[in-house]
Amino acid sequence: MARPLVAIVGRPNTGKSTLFNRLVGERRAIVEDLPGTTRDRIYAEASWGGVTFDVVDTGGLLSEQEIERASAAEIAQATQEQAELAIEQADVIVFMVDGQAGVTAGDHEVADLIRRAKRPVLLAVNKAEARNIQDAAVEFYELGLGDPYPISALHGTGVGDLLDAIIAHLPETTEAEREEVPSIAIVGRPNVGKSALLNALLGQSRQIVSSIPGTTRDAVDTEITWAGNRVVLVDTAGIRRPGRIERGIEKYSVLRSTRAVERADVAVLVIDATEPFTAQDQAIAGAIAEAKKGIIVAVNKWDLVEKDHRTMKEFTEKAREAFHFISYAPIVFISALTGQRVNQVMELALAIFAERQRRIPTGELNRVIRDAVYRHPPPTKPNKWLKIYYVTQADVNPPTFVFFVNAPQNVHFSYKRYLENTLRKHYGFTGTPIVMRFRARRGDE
Ligand SMILES: Nc1nc2c(ncn2[C@@H]2O[C@H](COP(=O)(O)OP(=O)(O)OP(=O)(O)O)[C@@H](O)[C@H]2O)c(=O)[nH]1
Ligand SMILES: Nc1nc2c(ncn2[C@@H]2O[C@H](COP(=O)(O)OP(=O)(O)OP(=O)(O)O)[C@@H](O)[C@H]2O)c(=O)[nH]1
Repeated sequence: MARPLVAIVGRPNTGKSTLFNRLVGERRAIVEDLPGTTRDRIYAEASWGGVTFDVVDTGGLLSEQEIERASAAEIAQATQEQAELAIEQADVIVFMVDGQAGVTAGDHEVADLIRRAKRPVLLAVNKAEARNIQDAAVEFYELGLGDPYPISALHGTGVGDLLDAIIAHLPETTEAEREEVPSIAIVGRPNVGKSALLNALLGQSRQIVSSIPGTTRDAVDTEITWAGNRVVLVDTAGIRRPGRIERGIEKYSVLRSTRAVERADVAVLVIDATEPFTAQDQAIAGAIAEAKKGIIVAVNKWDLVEKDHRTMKEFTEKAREAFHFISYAPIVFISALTGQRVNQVMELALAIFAERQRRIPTGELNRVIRDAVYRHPPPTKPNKWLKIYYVTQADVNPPTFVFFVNAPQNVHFSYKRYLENTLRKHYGFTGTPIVMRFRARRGDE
């Protein structure tokens, strides 16, 4: 079970590391040792009142020398980047401000960012060991983050109350766990065999657990148990309804697919083996890729195809060409009618879901990327040169990587593809797009 994650964010020098050390105490020993130590985020385990959680100190995106040289705007920028990373991952955010310094403009900006994240936020007003500062903590109400917690990370005052509040705000299920039940959408042009596939799947699943009313009026999802796994099939009502709208039916099916895909983790794109690939098939595939969802291409009605030993290979090549923009998608040849390889569709969907949940430890990730950069360095021309400082996996489902670089505009698409291929070579990520973001940060030279 994934432990809930608590992130400490705030401007440099507010005392984040001091609080972190106090929270994790002896456990500091298991801190993940990351390259470029001064600016890496540090994770460790903490517990209070029998509840265990992970803490991340997002501090130190800038080194001490960098802070000395940095302008207020640069510091604000770095602090916001930390906050964004924290928001993407954390279950509870501790926003730390300096009680002795009072409210700063930068505090307001970060507060705005955090408030929008709709996560529990605790406002810790640090360095409040003196009585007058505890009183002054009320001025921090203006940040709009609720009651301030005056603390002294250095002396421990108030930290118990803050911990009580952290525990009280930890969710029953963590961000990571909420994503655990895979949802799968079956999509495709009219008449390709979506209902037939759905029925084959429902027929083979051990038991139908429930029908879940969806978000749109006529969308109903069905939860089934498949080989011991809970799986949600998205918009089963939409598939079953014979959607005979003669005019504009193709367009309608793309629209319907798009809506289902948005609510799914993995989409099964059904195409008809007896017909040539159409622009419509490609449009739906494009929408799935655009939505950053996992995808399987299921070539249906395979029972109707006259075949010899070359047929599947030739068909695969043609499909690869037609769907070149989703080269990571597995292609499977099925017959919804006879049930041939229908199981495999489900196995693949679950495997792709698992790939989407994978987290690569930061240290390892940086070693892999550093090695790839060494073997095939990015351009060094003046005005075009690119330096990758470090990379972190900011999210799962879809796997999302943030690269901190000198100049994001200098990341050529071919170099981005090289980095993506490197990630896929090491980690697979079969069937799922990978999101890669490039952010600017100042280097150390
Ligand atoms: N008076 C007082 N000083 C504190 C307290 N907590 C931290 N400090 C001091 O504030 C300074 C900054 O503390 P850090 O914990 O390094 O701050 P930080 O937010 O992690 O800083 P970065 O790593 O640069 O982001 C240090 O000199 C601490 O000793 C406190 O409760 N009271
Ligand atoms: N031979 C064969 N026929 C199939 C197969 N799958 C579906 N069909 C037939 O193809 C036709 C269309 O199948 P449906 O399942 O209704 O297709 P759909 O994609 O749900 O169609 P819409 O509701 O129009 O979107 C039906 O006559 C099915 O019996 C298959 O694997 N083999």
